[in-house]
Amino acid sequence: MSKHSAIRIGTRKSQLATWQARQVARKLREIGHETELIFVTSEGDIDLTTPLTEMGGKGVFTKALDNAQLNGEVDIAVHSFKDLPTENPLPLKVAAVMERADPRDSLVAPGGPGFLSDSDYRATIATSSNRRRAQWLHRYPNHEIVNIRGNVNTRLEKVETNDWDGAIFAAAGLQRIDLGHHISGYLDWMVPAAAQGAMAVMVREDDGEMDEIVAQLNHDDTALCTGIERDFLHDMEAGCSAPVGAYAFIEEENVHFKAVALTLDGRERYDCEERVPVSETGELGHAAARTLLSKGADTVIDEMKSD
Ligand SMILES: NCc1[nH]cc(CCC(=O)O)c1CC(=O)O
Repeated sequence: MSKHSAIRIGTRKSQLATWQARQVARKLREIGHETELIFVTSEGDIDLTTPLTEMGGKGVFTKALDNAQLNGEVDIAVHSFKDLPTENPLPLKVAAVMERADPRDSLVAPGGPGFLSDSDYRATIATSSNRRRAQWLHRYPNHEIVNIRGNVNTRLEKVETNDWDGAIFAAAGLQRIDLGHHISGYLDWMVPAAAQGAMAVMVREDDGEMDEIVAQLNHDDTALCTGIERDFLHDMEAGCSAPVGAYAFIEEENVHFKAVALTLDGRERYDCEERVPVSETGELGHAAARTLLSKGADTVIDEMKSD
């Protein structure tokens, strides 16, 4: 590619995806590169009714972008890192992980979150994430979970027009597109999805020039922490729809790591918490998966596989 042609950035069309792609464009411009956004429609964006768990799972949101990249229609692609499968057979690689925003889950409750303090109230909460469902039911066993599909904007519309008590969103997704004021509370007790709040920029494996450019955007601490989370998720052999959470952060040269696996009904729960010096974290995610599986979390995974 000549120095003077713009870097073509592939993105999905949703407001959040577009914001994320523009953020990468801004960062590339700061280091002297012109960019152009190319919009690509994914299967997961077109079919808004089938629950994600029934849509052939892995990669419903990423396949179209992957193809655009393999065909050479775009040079790089921006993804929510948590949407990327942990196994990638394609000649594409993550060249940069951008600095993580708020990793937390949040509750949007149009009537306010007051119902949470009434332990007899049988609330209805919307989420299509098994991880959120299981952790919510573990904490609020008499609540009901209903499925909700769509991008952040359409889900927000749905929670405002249905008579559900609330819905769960990634805080970063709402904040990035200036909808953070809809958040009724942050779910600090819920373990986020591996890599939640982080973006990944992908390049073709054979495109060394693009790799070198994009690698300059990498945020080392975020890459380290999300790498540990994804090692854990990978070894749980559970895929992105599993009721599994993982979160790592760095404080005073130590990585703090927290992971959880639950049955879908939230009744059985397996937890793991570690603090390890940054220099000794090479095996942390893998070791945590082994620990949880040997504690009994393997039954959770078997439940998912037999579904
Ligand atoms: N599952 C879809 C998805 N993928 C990334 C985000 C938000 C941004 C992020 O978590 O990085 C969302 C929306 C949500 O979970 O509410």
